[in-house]
Amino acid sequence: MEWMEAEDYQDMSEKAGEIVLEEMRARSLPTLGLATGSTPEGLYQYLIMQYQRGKVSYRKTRTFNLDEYVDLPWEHPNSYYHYMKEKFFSHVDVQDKNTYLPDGMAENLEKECMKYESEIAAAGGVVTQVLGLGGNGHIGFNEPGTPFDSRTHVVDLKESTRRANARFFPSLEEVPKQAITMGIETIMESKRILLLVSGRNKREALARLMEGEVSEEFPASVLWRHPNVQVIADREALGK
Ligand SMILES: N[C@@H]1[C@@H](O)[C@H](O)[C@@H](COP(=O)(O)O)O[C@@H]1O
Repeated sequence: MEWMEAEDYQDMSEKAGEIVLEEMRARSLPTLGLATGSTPEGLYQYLIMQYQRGKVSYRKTRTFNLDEYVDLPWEHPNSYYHYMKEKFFSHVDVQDKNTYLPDGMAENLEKECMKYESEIAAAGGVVTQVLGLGGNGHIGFNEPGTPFDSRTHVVDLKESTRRANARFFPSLEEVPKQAITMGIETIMESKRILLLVSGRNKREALARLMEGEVSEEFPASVLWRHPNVQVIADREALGK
C-alpha cells in the first residue's frame, strides 16, 4: 500500500485526478471504477476541468460504479445514477452506453447482480478503481462482516450508513434500506485502487486502516492484500 499525504481536499482531488488521467493516457480503452459520496466530487470536478481544457477525452472510457440504491428510480435526485450524471457524465464526452451502474430497480435483483458482474468481465475488468472510505470501514456498500470473497450482491444497509447518507435526503426515513454493491472480491480484482480519504470525520477509520490488521469486521482492511493500492489522505484525515 502506498500512502500519499495531501494538504487538503483540493490537493487530494488533484492528486487523484492526475493518477486517473495518467492511467487513461496509457490505455486505448480505459475502464474506470467510480465511487459516489462527497469524497470524489472534487476529483470529478478536476476531470471535468481537464476535459474542458482539451487535455483529455472520455469518448473511449468505460465506467463502472460501485453501487446503487435499491428501489430508487434512476431519475430520483438521490440515486447514484443521477449523482454521476450531475457531477461528471453530463459535463464530459463519455458515451452513455459506456457508463454502467447496477440497476436498483431491476425486477430480479439477484439476476441484476450477475448481469453486472458479466458486464465488468466483458469489459476486461476494471483498471483503476476509485474508492471512498465509510466511517465504519465500508467500501462500496460492503458493510462490516461482508465476506472477502463476495461478488456483486444486494445489501441491507446499516443504520449508521443510512444516517451518514441521510444528509443527501430530505429525511432519514427516505434513505433506502438496501443497495446493490460490487462485492469485495469484485473490487479487489481491479488492477489498481485509489482510496481517497478526507476530513476530520474519517480520522478514526483511517487510523484503524493504518493499524494494518486485516479483518472482515473492517472491510477496507482487505486492501492490504492488493498489490497496487494508493491511499491519498488529507492532513485533516491524518490528524495533522
Ligand atoms: N456507498 C458510498 C460509498 O461508495 C462511499 O465511498 C462512502 C463514503 O461516503 P462519503 O465520501 O460521502 O464520506 O459511503 C457511501 O455510503
